[in-house]
Parts: sequence; C-alpha cells; structure tokens
Amino acid sequence: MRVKNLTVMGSGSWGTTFAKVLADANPEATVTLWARRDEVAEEIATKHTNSGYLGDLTLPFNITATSDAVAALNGAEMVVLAVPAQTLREQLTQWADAIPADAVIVSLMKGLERGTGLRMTQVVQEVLGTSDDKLVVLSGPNLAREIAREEPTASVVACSVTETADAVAQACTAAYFRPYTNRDVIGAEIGGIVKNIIALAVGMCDGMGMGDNTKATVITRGLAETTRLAVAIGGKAETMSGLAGMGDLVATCASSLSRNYTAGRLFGQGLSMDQVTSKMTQVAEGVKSCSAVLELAHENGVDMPIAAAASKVLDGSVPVIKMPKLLLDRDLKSEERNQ
Ligand SMILES: NC(=O)c1ccc[n+]([C@@H]2O[C@H](COP(=O)([O-])OP(=O)(O)OC[C@H]3O[C@@H](n4cnc5c(N)ncnc54)[C@H](O)[C@@H]3O)[C@@H](O)[C@H]2O)c1
Ligand SMILES: O=P(O)(O)OC[C@H](O)CO
Repeated sequence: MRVKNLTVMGSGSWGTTFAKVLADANPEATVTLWARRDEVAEEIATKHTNSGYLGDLTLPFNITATSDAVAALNGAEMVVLAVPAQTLREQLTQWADAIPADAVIVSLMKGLERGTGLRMTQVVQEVLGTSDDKLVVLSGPNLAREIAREEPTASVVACSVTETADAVAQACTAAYFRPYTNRDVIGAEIGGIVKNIIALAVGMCDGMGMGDNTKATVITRGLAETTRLAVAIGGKAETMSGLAGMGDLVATCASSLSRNYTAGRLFGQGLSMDQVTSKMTQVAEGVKSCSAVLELAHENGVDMPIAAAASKVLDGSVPVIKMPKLLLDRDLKSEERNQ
C-alpha cells in the first residue's frame, strides 16, 4: 500500500510504538498521532518523545501529533485504532463523521466489549458501517517496549480480503517488524483477547510463588480453551497455533512488560481490585474483558475453566489462594480433540 497519510488514534504505549513502525516503514509518508491529552500531543509534536509511555525514545520526525481528532483524521488513508477496548464505541461515535469513507481501518486492540460481547472489528462495523474489505486486525506477540527498541518482532495482519491484508502488511513492514497475513479475523482477535486473561491467571500463579510446571500447564490449557472459543464462533484452530495465538500467549505470559501478567501477579500477591487498579497506569484489557469472554463462551457452549477461575478472583468471589483448587478439582478428561 503506497500511503501518504496514516493516522493512529491513541498515543499510549502501542499506538505510539506502532506509529513509529509505520513512520519507519514509510519514510515518505506523514504519520499523525491523535493524543487525548494536549500535553502529550505537544510533546510528541515538538520534542519527538512520548516520555509518559516510551521514556526518552526519539520518535521518527515524520510523526506529527495533535489532540484535535478531526484534524488528525483529515485525509487519512489508513486509520489505526489504539484506545482501550471499553472506550472504543464512545470514541468512534465522536470521530465517525471525520473518518474518511474509503479509509482502511486497522484495529490494534485486544479486548471484548462488555455488555455486547462484540469484538473490536464488530464495534467498528456497528458504528462506522465499514465493509469487510476495509477492516483489518493486527495482533501478535507485540510487547510495545520491545518493538520501540527495534527488537525483531513478527505479527499477524488479518483481513478477510487477501489484497487488503497484503497492502496493510506492506505498509507496516519495517527492518525490525515483519507482518504475516491471515484471513481469519475472528481467530486473530480471539487470540489477542483471551491471552490477556490467561496471562492474568499465570500472573496470579506466579504471584502465589508457583513455578514453571504450573505456568506451562496454564499456558497450554489456556491455549486449548482459547481455541475452543475461537472455533465455536467461526475462527480457525490453525490461527491459534500461530503468532496471534500461541505466539502472543507465550510473550504475554512470560513477560514482566505485560500489563495483564503484572496485574495478575499483584492479585496473586493478595492485592484487591482497587489496590491493583491504583497501581496500573496503562490498560490491562483482560481485567475488563474477562466477564464478557465468559458470557460469550457460555452463549456458545464453550467450557473455559481458567478464564472462569480468573474471573472469580477478579470479582472477589474466591480468594486467589483457592484458584488452583478450582482448576484441579474438575472431572478428568481426555486431551484429544481439544476437549
Ligand atoms: N502495549 C502493548 O504492548 C500492546 C501491544 C499489542 C496490543 N495492545 C492493545 O492495544 C490497545 C491500546 O493499548 P496501549 O498499550 O496503547 O494502552 P495504553 O494504556 O498505553 O494507552 C491507551 C491510550 O488510549 C487513550 N485513551 C483514549 N480514550 C481513552 C479513554 N476514554 N480512557 C482511557 N484512555 C483513553 C489514552 O490516553 C492512551 O493514550 C489495547 O487494547 C491493548 O490490549 C497493546
Ligand atoms: O501489556 P499487555 O498485557 O497488554 O500485552 C501487550 C501485548 O498485547 C503483547 O502482545
């Protein structure tokens, strides 16, 4: 995709880092970042840093920034969405008239809307009426700070229309960032949403002092329940073996850079929801998406015991110390056929 104007809505960790990827991939283009706060837009535009999220990292000079959403969206050929999932509908509703009708919309978000159980691309379709050929998900093992440091990373660009996926992949290929294409939008989104909840569960176990056997067990069985849900709602099992499934799950569950894993660790150390929330300055999507994921699973007859156990810790109905018992006191079953 030969693009001149790319816009990223959301100047947090991933929005800013992905703007850098786009700017490095398209040195002739202008990448405009929309920031909610004036001072963040001002800092990015004048000092080429976003110190609140990325320290003293210098951003490429073809990134500009504004807190005026209409100005940010003017003439955009590609609009990248990078705000917390539960805020997307409200934000999009405000931006709808300013988003160019022919723009490709790329979602970086990894959450499920509470109350509706909709994936982020479904929210985009409801609010903007975007057609499938213009709707893309980017998801994978993409811890923002590592990519900001230009450490080699791969990702998945998913769109039901191959040509669009190819074009977006082209537009975000940088020396340190390699996208693979996939037509499975549902699978890519579910992989990103559920791995946050599994990372919360792994963090809880780590926070209680458990070791690597426990971690490997929760990761592996977490992938099994993620796959069950993805397949039940139309995603592909193969996607769960790839970067947007296993890849993201492993990165998130293994990294202290992950906000979800970190939040889980704090719960595991016995902190309450209020105490964890007060310590988190960035979004940990799994905390809010967990109940919505369980509702979606229930509607589709899918068993998700790890997400269910994490949910009970999150809502305070079970003390974290009792979580392992919830997972182990279940009927024995076969590992075959992803049961
Ligand atoms: N950080 C990562 O490594 C990473 C990687 C891949 C995907 N993601 C996903 O990308 C999305 C954005 O994550 P992030 O890391 O940029 O989050 P963040 O918490 O670092 O930043 C969120 C941004 O959204 C803005 N925002 C806009 N409207 C808001 C509102 N109403 N309430 C709160 N904030 C609002 C914030 O000001 C901030 O700039 C999430 O869904 C996340 O799961 C993050
Ligand atoms: O920091 P987290 O937990 O939101 O995870 C970041 C990315 O999604 C990892 O791919």
